[in-house]
Amino acid sequence: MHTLTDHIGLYTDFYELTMAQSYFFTERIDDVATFDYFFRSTPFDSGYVVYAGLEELLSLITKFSYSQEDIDYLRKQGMKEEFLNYLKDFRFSGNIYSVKEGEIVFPNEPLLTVEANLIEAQLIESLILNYLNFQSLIATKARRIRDVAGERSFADFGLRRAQTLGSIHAARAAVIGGADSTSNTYAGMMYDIPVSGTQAHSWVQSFDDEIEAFRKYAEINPDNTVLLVDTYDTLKSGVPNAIKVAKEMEKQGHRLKAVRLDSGDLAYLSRKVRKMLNKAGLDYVGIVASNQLNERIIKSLIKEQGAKLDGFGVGTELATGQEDGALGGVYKLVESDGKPRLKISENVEKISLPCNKKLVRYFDEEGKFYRDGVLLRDQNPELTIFHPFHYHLNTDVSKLKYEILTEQVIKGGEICIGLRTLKEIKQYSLERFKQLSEEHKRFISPHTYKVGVAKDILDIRDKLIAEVEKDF
Ligand SMILES: Nc1ncnc2c1ncn2[C@@H]1O[C@H](COP(=O)(O)OP(=O)(O)OP(=O)(O)O)[C@@H](O)[C@H]1O
Ligand SMILES: O=P(O)(O)OC[C@H]1O[C@H](OP(=O)(O)OP(=O)(O)O)[C@H](O)[C@@H]1O
Ligand SMILES: O=C(O)c1cccnc1
Repeated sequence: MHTLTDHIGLYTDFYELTMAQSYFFTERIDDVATFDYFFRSTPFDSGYVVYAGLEELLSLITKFSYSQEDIDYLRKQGMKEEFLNYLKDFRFSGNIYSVKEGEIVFPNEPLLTVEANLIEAQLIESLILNYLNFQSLIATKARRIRDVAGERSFADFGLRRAQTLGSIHAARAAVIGGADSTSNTYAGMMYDIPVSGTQAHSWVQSFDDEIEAFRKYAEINPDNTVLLVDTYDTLKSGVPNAIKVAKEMEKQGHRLKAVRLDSGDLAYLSRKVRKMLNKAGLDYVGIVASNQLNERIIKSLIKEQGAKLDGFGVGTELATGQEDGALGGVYKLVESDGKPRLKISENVEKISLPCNKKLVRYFDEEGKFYRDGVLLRDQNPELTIFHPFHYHLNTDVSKLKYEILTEQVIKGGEICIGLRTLKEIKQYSLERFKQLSEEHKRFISPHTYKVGVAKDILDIRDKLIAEVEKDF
């Protein structure tokens, strides 16, 4: 079977190739362009997004090339010989700047900027959007789940419901957002994620008696037994049988790890089950839940209904990013041929910010995120930032502590940062999340985090808009 990396140059929308060919024949190979990746609104009505997918993306960009087989295929699609010749030696040789993977980010921020010749910058567009949009979506979902799950265990169960191989990237992103483990063994090996698993109804059903199923499983997996107690009747059969087996395990010097609830009223059942386990002297046995869970249900279970749950397995809603399914991040040309460029839209909020820019974060006295500023690449961050459309709303941030969030990650086609382990990215993301004020984390109408823009950029934008309007 073909692997993606063997044909990574083809992992692009065909129009990128036809545009690249056209740039080639109009002799614009050396035109330098700058593109920004950003999104305009958050998924899930969230107050923030967890930026994910970057480090995998960078590795793929450095491998972006065309094999002979790829060239032959493109020839069959009608691409011209001289351009195919050019693609033979194609490598991305430009610069990329980005916010760190795991960062907490907001709408309309230039998160990743590509500086390269037009052909190179264009050919990697689809790959950038494909990696950053999906993983940021899932990492955000996971962070929302982790935020309400607190210290309880949280496992990704998404493999069976994900968009096929998307499950692998979903597992990675889920960890960045705070998941502890995945049921996806392949992703576990690929990314060094702890793998975890309980048992399915089929195991229990395959025995004549539920207790026999529990006993056998415990015998074979004495150090890692989680019994699924809802196959027949949770309170009358599943839990009493689990208690019997737990007692038998104690005699052998082992401990039942947990029971899993997968149907019914999870709050009611968990409280009942907790009492039954405790009464039997099994306070140490945990109760985990699954069944179409999401952050809102988990929040209600824990915070409103007093559910006695120690962990969650989340599949469908996590790996498919429900209710939203996609983060609508875009990749827009902001400068080319040394000139700032603009994408005009009927909807003023959709007019892009021109110029080669950077993202700066300002902090309040408690070290919490206060404002983000979009500045020119070389601009001094000690200034006043403005609302992108209502200039009377502005903030003097010149005296505040700040961090420049965008760093160079690829220089002349080579990765120029030390790539981190997934654990390190996860830890970084958690630390950053702690610096986000609570009002941005709530599920209902989260407070909008303010992102200001340097006046110089707005002036250039307004001048470009006036020039375009003059022509109509
Ligand atoms: N106490 C609760 N509060 C809020 N949501 C809950 C609670 N208990 C369970 N849920 C959620 O309600 C939904 C229950 O789905 P459903 O109606 O399919 O019931 P079920 O018990 O799973 O039935 P089935 O036996 O067909 O699986 C799931 O999404 C589950 O996570
Ligand atoms: O509900 P999700 O969040 O998508 O989590 C994954 C679901 O997959 C399993 O059910 P399934 O019925 O597929 O198999 P089972 O026989 O193991 O319960 C598991 O029991 C969860 O309910
Ligand atoms: O380990 C589990 O319990 C599990 C894994 C995947 C899907 N559902 C359940």
